[in-house]
Amino acid sequence: MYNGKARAYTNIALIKYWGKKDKELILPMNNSLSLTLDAFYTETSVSFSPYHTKDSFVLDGQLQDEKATAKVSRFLDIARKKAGVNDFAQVESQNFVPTAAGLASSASGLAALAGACNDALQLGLSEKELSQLARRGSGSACRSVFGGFVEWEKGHSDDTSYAQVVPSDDWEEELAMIFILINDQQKDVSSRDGMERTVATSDFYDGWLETVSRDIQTAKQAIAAKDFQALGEVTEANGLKMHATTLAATPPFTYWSPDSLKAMNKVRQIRQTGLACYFTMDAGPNVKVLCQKKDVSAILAALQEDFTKEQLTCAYAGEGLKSLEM
Ligand SMILES: O=C(O)C[C@@](O)(CF)CCOP(=O)(O)OP(=O)(O)O
Repeated sequence: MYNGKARAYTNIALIKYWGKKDKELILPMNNSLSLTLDAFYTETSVSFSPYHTKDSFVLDGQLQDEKATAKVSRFLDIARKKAGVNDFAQVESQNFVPTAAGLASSASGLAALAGACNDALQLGLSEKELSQLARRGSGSACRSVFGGFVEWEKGHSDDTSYAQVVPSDDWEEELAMIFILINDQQKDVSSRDGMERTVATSDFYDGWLETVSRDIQTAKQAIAAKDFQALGEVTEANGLKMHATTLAATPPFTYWSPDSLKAMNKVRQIRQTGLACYFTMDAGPNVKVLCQKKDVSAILAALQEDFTKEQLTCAYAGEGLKSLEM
């Protein structure tokens, strides 16, 4: 038996990853840039043994089904190949998310699994190699290897596609992200399926690709200048452009629910009162509000005019992947 355990934090993209160039290697069509957060993380342990007769995956105490286990097994195969072993493994993941947030991101889970495999198999991977390995589990997971602001360089091959820290002079310590949980029963299209349909059919996809590289540069200039308004404006605009591509897909779809729109309008109203805050959304109805730590209590108070305390969770800048003792 040889095992490992690691913790990784979720990250929220300010400039979105939306579309794959290569599904097998998970190479993206464009660069993306995210902020790693402290409020949501996953701890994953992995135990390899010649006595295991198959891979198993327990998430939050629940043994997972064939489909979920197969996704983990495909990832374990990559790690086993790197280590030159054939043993099966038991994987246990625990998501630490404020129950209200209702967020369980694959990014933190797969990044933690990459770290746990690195330790269990004594692969001795560098951070860059860990990011490349995590990427094979889920694209956005490659960014959770690092804390703070992180850019995923799209590259053009397995070796050249990985994330790295964006120099920020620790400015992220002054920022915050408030999650507005939009309870919504509608079945989400997964990010993987959503981006696949969009790339294949959306009339707006070429427009997305034209603007996203410019948005990355704008975001990096804003971080270098610690210009919150510039970072907020490009974050909100980029998220809206990503979601616009889904409306022009065949068949069209959207992640927005009526309460998502209510939340977006509320953020605009709060901004008009002079409190700098900007929204962004991913593959679901929840709305994230990028703001500055100094304004969090005032913005929370304003949001509570329309949303309950239970729907609101505040997160701050988080750290990168950490190895843990079993
Ligand atoms: O996080 C972002 O940049 C933007 C999104 O969250 C917008 F929804 C996509 C994340 O996609 P992910 O779950 O990483 O897909 P995978 O590679 O198919 O596993």
